[in-house]
Amino acid sequence: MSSAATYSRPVRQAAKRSRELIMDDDDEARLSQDEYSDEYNSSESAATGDEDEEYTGRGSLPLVRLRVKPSPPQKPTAALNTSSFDPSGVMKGDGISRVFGRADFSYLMLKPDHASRPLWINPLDGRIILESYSPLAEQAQDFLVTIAEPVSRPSHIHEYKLTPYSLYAAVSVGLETNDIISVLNRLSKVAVPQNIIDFINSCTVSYGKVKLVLKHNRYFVESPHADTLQMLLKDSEIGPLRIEGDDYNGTSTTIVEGLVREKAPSMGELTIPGTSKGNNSAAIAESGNTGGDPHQQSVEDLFTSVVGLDREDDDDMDAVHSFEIASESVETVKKRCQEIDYPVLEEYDFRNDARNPNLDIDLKPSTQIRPYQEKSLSKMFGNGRARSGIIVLPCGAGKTLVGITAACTIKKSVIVLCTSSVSVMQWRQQFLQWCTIQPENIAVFTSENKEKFRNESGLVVSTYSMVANTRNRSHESQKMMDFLTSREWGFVILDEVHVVPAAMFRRVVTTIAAHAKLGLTATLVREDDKIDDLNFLIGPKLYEANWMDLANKGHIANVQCAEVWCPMTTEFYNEYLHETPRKRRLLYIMNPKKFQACQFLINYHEKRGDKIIVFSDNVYALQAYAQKLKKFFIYGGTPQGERMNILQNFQLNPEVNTIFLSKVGDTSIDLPEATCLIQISSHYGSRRQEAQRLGRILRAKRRNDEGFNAFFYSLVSKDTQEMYYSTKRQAFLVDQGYAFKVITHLQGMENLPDLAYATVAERRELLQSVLLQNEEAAGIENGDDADNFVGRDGGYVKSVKRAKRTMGSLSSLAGGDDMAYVEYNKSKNKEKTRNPLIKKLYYSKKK
Ligand SMILES: Nc1ncnc2c1ncn2[C@@H]1O[C@H](COP(=O)(O)OP(=O)(O)OP(=O)(O)O)[C@@H](O)[C@H]1O
Repeated sequence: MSSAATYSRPVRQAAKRSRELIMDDDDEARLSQDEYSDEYNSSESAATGDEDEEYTGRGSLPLVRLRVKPSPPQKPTAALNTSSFDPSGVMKGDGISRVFGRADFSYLMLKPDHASRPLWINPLDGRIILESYSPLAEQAQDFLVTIAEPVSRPSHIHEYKLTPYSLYAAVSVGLETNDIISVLNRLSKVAVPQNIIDFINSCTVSYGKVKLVLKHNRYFVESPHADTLQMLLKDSEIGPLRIEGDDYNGTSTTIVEGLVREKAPSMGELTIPGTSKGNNSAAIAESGNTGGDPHQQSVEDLFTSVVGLDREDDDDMDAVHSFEIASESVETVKKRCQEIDYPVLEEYDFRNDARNPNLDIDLKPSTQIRPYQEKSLSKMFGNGRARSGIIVLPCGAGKTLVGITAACTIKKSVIVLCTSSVSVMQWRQQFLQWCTIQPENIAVFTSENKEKFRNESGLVVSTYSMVANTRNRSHESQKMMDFLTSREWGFVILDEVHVVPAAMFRRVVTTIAAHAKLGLTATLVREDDKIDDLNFLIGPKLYEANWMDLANKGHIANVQCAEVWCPMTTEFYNEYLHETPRKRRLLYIMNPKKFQACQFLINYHEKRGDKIIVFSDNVYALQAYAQKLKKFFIYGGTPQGERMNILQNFQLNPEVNTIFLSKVGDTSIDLPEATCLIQISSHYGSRRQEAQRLGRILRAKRRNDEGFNAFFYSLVSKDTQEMYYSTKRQAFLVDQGYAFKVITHLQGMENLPDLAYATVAERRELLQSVLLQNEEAAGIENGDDADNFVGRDGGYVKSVKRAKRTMGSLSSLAGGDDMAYVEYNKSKNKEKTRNPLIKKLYYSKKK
């Protein structure tokens, strides 16, 4: 068999397809060589440090330049070593291999049964391609989400990427280096290349090997590897800090050089409340147990044995070794461990914490958590202790209940930190709704409320700014802060972690002494480069759900997304070409054709029985649209009572089917009645805002009605900057598998009775009033919620940099190249530090 020609056909076809797509527009391909830049400036790309590195394809395609994203492993020692990877030594390509340059992978020998294996690994950059139509895809996905970053997950082909962070997270949820390599090998169509194995080895060799555990109010440095601990004991800083003492329950044996050996922790009898079967069963069931098929069964066995949590048969994992340190030495030991590349994982052995009083809290018997909620929690409580980390679930998928269930599992005093006072009240109400905690045990700490709980343990719900703010505290609020800082907390829940600046996080994490931290978010994207701070200030990402999976299973609504292109009228476009950037913005938002499209869509969907939310960041446009269409609107200046009144009418009154919301409605608004969203103005290229807005209809009550679809329309004025921003905004959702249809013409719009601005005179009048507005009117509203954080942190709009067009990767072909779950700053790429994780640790920052 001609190996190059036969074994690697699918791979070559994929490469060829990429090339065809790249070369779709020959002129554009040529342009790309000359640093083809978009004519627009991109504030967001500036903020993200979204600079693409380039390499030129070898061979006979001098005109094609592929740009590849810088590999996320920033400053890693553990960078992928492609120089040691010499394809020429493996196999010579065939006659046309040179056409593909470095993208020719025909030298990789496909396994004989490659068709039944769902993965392919790119030896050059650690990207993993998953055939999502494979029968094993669901299990493979479970595994991949544990070890790699999801980059793009459209319908048929998913793309993941191995990074030091993702491997760190894998280790922290209990996977071992060999498990990772062997499962990868078994799922891969080609043998895992040696440089990928080296990369995995180098990333996992020291991560997660050392844990700091609080047991019976004493601190133990713990590891399943006795040699690692002995190495630590020989360290001149750590060694002297070991204290001699008995083991805490007298069941362990002391072995060489002061190490204590005992049985490794396991989930044991710990059952996460709210689950029907306990432990991980529902999660495994959901991943598709087909029972009869032996092949399928063997893969499931493989997954449950390696990715699952049951390690009891494994002798090596049966024992852990530990030595004790004094609580005053904790910081020194942590710092030193990080310096020597053995970062300490913190676990909270809450079942053995006798010092902190228990909190009387349990889920109500009627509360049942969903399989993905259970699965995410099983990653947190996998070994019967609480690991700190981040859980990523789509908007509307029930992150609140995940946090509440975690609190009910730990049963110690809890602090919940949210981004706004509205969220504070919602968290309080959800705790009362889902669990048995008594109202007097819940304290709310906001500018209006400064209550304490009376019992020895309880729950406090507050905002980040209340806790992190150090200036101008009132006497009451200082007293409350003293209350928060003077005690030990079992658990802290950090809501919407992606929007809070790292500095604020650091302050919160250092002022509140909590044993376990759980970060919750739907969109682990930041418009700045602070995502890696989260890894260290909170912990690794423990779980990330797939939006499309949850939609297919009816947990969130199916949504049809569309971008409606609205041509600018001649008179508006004429002004647009000559106006200042701010005024231009107002002109493209107030474009009469856009107004007409909005009117038409509202009319169409109201007739279908939908409830519609129209979003506008721009308050001038919000008011102008709503008043013209005689609809209610809510913005920052709307008094609380009036807001509640409008929202209640929207929910209950059949006459009120459309409301207009400014960005105060982006998050924290739970309106399960809403089934259609229309976006008329938005915050530049913010992917997070786009996803959060979509989240308002993902929880639609009617989502399980047969054939039900929710609708999300983004109205953009054609041939304006808005089109550019719109594409950027969609990137995150495209990578979650959403397809945006482009609508260039709304059939029947012209015939709509009472169509606004139908005459030239009306349009001129509108233009005059827009031109009379001062530039302030073009601004976006300063919301009272999370977005303020991002603004202060310099997220969106600090410096301005030219946007580039990129091509080359699968995600770019899918339209989503501008997104990544983890964003990095190019200048940081250049830092040649020894280890990405270690050097970044917040100790060095604190200095
Ligand atoms: N296990 C469950 N059983 C029943 N209802 C649930 C469950 N989990 C979540 N829900 C419901 O789903 C809706 C969305 O939940 P929640 O507000 O926690 O979502 P979220 O993930 O925090 O969304 P966002 O990111 O948009 O704030 C709520 O109405 C909640 O009551």
